[in-house]
Amino acid sequence: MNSTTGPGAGTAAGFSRRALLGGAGAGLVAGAAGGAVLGRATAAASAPAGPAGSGALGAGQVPFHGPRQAGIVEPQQARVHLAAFDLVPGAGRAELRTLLRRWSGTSARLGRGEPADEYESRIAADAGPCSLTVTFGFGPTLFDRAGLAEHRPRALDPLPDFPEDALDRARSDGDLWVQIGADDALVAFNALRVLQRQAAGTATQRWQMTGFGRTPGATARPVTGRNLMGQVDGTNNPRPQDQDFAAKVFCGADEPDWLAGGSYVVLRRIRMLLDNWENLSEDRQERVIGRRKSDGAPLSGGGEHTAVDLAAQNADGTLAVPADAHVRVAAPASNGGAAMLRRGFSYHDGMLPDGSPDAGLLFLAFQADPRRGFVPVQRKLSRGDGLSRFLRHEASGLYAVPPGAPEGGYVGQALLEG
Ligand SMILES: C=CC1=C(C)c2cc3[nH]c(cc4nc(cc5[nH]c(cc1n2)c(C)c5CCC(=O)O)C(CCC(=O)O)=C4C)c(C)c3C=C
Ligand SMILES: [Fe+2]
Repeated sequence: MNSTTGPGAGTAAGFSRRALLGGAGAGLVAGAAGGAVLGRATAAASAPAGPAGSGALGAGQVPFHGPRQAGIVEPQQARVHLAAFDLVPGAGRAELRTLLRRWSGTSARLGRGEPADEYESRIAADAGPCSLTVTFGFGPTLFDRAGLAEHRPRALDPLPDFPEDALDRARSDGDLWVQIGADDALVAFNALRVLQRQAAGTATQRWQMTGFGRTPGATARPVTGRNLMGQVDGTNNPRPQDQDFAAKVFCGADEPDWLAGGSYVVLRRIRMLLDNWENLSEDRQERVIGRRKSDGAPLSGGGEHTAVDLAAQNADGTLAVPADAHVRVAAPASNGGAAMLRRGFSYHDGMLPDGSPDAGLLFLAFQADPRRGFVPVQRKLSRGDGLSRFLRHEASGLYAVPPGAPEGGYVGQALLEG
């Protein structure tokens, strides 16, 4: 059980960042349930009471400063804004440094529930920080533009094209990536708005997307979130108590020094062809995924958290988890151990001209190296995943996510001042 709120999340996202940052390491986190409860309860208990009237949800506080950036291992919030910015012509390393210093300072303040130090317009007044997290990433194009070409990691080479991709380049890529999560829509928007205004003159917003997940407290007990296809989504994510959790999610010694302890994030905006999906019987939907819709249990038997048995057979000798079932094709066992921490959010942006909903998943996956994580898995999915008939990949991005900033420092400092 965990306090995950959004699709693609799962047990890992219910994990207390404080436990990780405190050097406890994965082994000291008692378990997914313990980590989850600790995650929010610790944050809420340690929070100074938010502004008068802010409730328990509002008081949730996630520290901005620390060895890891916030917004990777924390429970997913109810709201997310994703945005990418491009440096304006003439802006280089110095301007980037100034912007990241301002963005970091403001993110830390807003995360404590304080007003912004500039461009404060009271959008979030009366609310607490609502577990606000702001996460920054650097796209492949940033390095040439900022005169940092020799510091660009090899793992940040642009993603390959995959069959059936239908990517809109105007909503893909970008020099700088920002993820803003919060349990309140006004708090999330306020942070986005201040960051946008601070960027003026240095970087222009290239694209922006808004997503959502379950609001904490909406269910009687914490449960894994569901996506817009109605599936329990996030069950088989790497868990912090797994011995190799950090090795799967965070960069190792083979990366440039400025990225040590950081991560890579892959974004895919994946539209769901819901009209087609909803025409399938529940039984067929379950065989497309390989798990039961009611409770997320694998078709090979057991409950939600029972390991999937890919060899299990039905009485008639057919595979219990079909050959093209999503969980079979995506499983680490089918991909040489490739793994990633999925932390996606749903989106819905109205109707398309053909009358179908513009809705789906803002797929986000954090990983130590996309060449050993997302790329081989997506290659396999694009060839043999039964779910792909119901999906369109419409936008894409790959970003290096630097480590967190120490108190008084800013994200990216080791790159920009190294
Ligand atoms: C390239 C990586 C992946 C993409 C893209 C992707 C898209 C996608 N997935 C779902 C729904 C589910 N995915 C589930 C499991 C799962 N998915 C991936 C990878 C990608 N998914 C992995 C690695 C796994 C875990 C496989 C395993 O080890 O068992 C599940 C099952 C529940 C769970 O474990 O989370 C669902 C449901 C959608 C709807 C989607 C695109 C919109
Ligand atoms: Fe998946």
